[in-house]
Amino acid sequence: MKDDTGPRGAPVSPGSPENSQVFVYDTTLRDGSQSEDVQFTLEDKIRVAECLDQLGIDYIEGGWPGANPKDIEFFRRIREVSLTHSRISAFGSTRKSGNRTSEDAVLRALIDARTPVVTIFGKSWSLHVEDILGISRRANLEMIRESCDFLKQAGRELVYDAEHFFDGFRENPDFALETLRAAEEGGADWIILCDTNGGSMPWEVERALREVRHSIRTPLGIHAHNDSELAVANSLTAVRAGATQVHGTINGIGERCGNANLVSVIADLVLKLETSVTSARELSRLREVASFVFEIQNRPLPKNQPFVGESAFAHKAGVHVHAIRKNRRAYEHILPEAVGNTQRILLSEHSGRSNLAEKAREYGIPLDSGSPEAVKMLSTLKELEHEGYQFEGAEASFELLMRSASPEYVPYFEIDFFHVRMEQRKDIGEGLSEATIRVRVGDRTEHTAALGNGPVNALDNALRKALGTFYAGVNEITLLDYKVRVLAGAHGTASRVRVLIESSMDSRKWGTVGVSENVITASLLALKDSIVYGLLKSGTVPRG
Ligand SMILES: CC(=O)SCCNC(=O)CCNC(=O)[C@H](O)C(C)(C)COP(=O)(O)OP(=O)(O)OC[C@H]1O[C@@H](n2cnc3c(N)ncnc32)[C@H](O)[C@@H]1OP(=O)(O)O
Ligand SMILES: CC(=O)C(=O)O
Repeated sequence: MKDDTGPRGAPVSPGSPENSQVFVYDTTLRDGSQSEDVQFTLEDKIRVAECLDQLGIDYIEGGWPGANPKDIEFFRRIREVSLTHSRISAFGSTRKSGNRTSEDAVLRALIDARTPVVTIFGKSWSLHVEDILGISRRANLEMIRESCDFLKQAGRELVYDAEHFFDGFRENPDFALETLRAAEEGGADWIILCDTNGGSMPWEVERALREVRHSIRTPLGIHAHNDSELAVANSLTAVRAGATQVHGTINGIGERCGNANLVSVIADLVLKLETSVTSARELSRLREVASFVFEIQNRPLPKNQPFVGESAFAHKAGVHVHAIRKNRRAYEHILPEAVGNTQRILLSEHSGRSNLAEKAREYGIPLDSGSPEAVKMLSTLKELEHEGYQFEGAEASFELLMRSASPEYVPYFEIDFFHVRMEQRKDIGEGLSEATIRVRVGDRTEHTAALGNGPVNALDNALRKALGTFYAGVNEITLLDYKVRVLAGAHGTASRVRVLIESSMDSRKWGTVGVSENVITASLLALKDSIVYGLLKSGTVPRG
């Protein structure tokens, strides 16, 4: 961990006016961990810090030393990690009113954390000074000045977070500016204007930034919360108005509605504002970092997350797919690869021939989008979707449908018939199911039976047992997920259902679908496609 140089290895000269570099300050491990349902273990925190370092983040706020044992331990452990770029910051508040700085527990803990950077927050809004801290405005100014001075005397790079700056500035601009001056007099290297309650509008942020720049020489930054869904917009507005440090969290996690999403902020800074940001060199790692931070929280990355979500460059509408095949800029605001994402074409009732042609190309199936085969396949797709099929999450079933339309297609197997019997007895507790099935492979048949803990499990076992005689690879296919959805418009337990199955083999995953009024039949259709697709992708040749 470096402690005497700036983010690019040069002596620290944060945000000097001639320097158009914008410094990115990540608070995923501090403000991010104040998010409901987020809890990082110590190991998680270290791994996230390493990941942020590789992304080229300039500052990583690791936590509040003294708030809990984990954060104290984090600052000890992170000293043993050799980060290549990021500077670690310890976060806390100005001293308590009435305390001497040298005896204040919060300030002492910040020094003891032995980080190159320290960040403290102080009050800018008279409401907080009077109603929350219950002290005079003058006492608040002293707290800010003395706390900053104390930490600077200790040799730290000092970031001063002006908490609730925009609310304070709206209500009493003179006092809000006085608090910033106190931090400047105390020697803060950075003054960060915080939209703590997330209620500010971009035009308010712009006006405040411009006014602050008239009276404050210290480099400015922005720390925006997302309560009005404007945290990213407010951050970019602040940069355009002169802020040279931007705070945020990966995927926008944070207190209440979260913080500015750094994933979007970085992408916008680099790709839209053409700002110099160190992370620009690693931009194509954005999707990987976003996924990683959620993965360790056991949370899926939202599909529609801008830039990095799975749907960010997924095209469903026929008109869109038709256009992007000619020029992808028609419906893509950036190249998905720039942020580590990829273009996807979806299949649904909203598809046109262009979707099919693109999918056929992906599958390696010859199909001319103007051919009668394409028209017929499109109408089959729409009819099936109308019946309740949904191929978006079950593309393997659609690929098989397309393949089976070819006159050369040889089926792997057919199911002649099946029976399922279930027994549920009070005395044995768990129920037992038995399935029998006869499969046909070419001119040979195999008739087997198997048990299972439920009817679908028994059927799956019986099908694999029968097919095992012909295709050894069937047992390599694993079922990962099984979902049943009752389709709207039908009647109670007689409703039509859709079964979606997710399967895997080696590192490949695929989804298949079956629809029927009978949940067992729907399951068998999805199971059958799952196995056929697995055999196809493993290179197994059908025994015709
Ligand atoms: C805008 C933000 O996100 S700021 C960061 C907020 N993050 C957190 O609060 C997470 C970590 N916090 C904690 O673990 C605890 O709240 C601690 C350890 C910091 C403090 O715990 P406690 O001493 O039990 O106090 P408690 O949480 O009830 O109250 C907060 C205290 O901070 C004081 N305080 C709040 N802001 C400031 C400030 N800028 N400067 C000095 N003191 C402050 C309050 O006056 C109150 O102290 P008091 O009870 O002596 O009046
Ligand atoms: C400092 C901080 O987290 C805030 O004002 O939101």
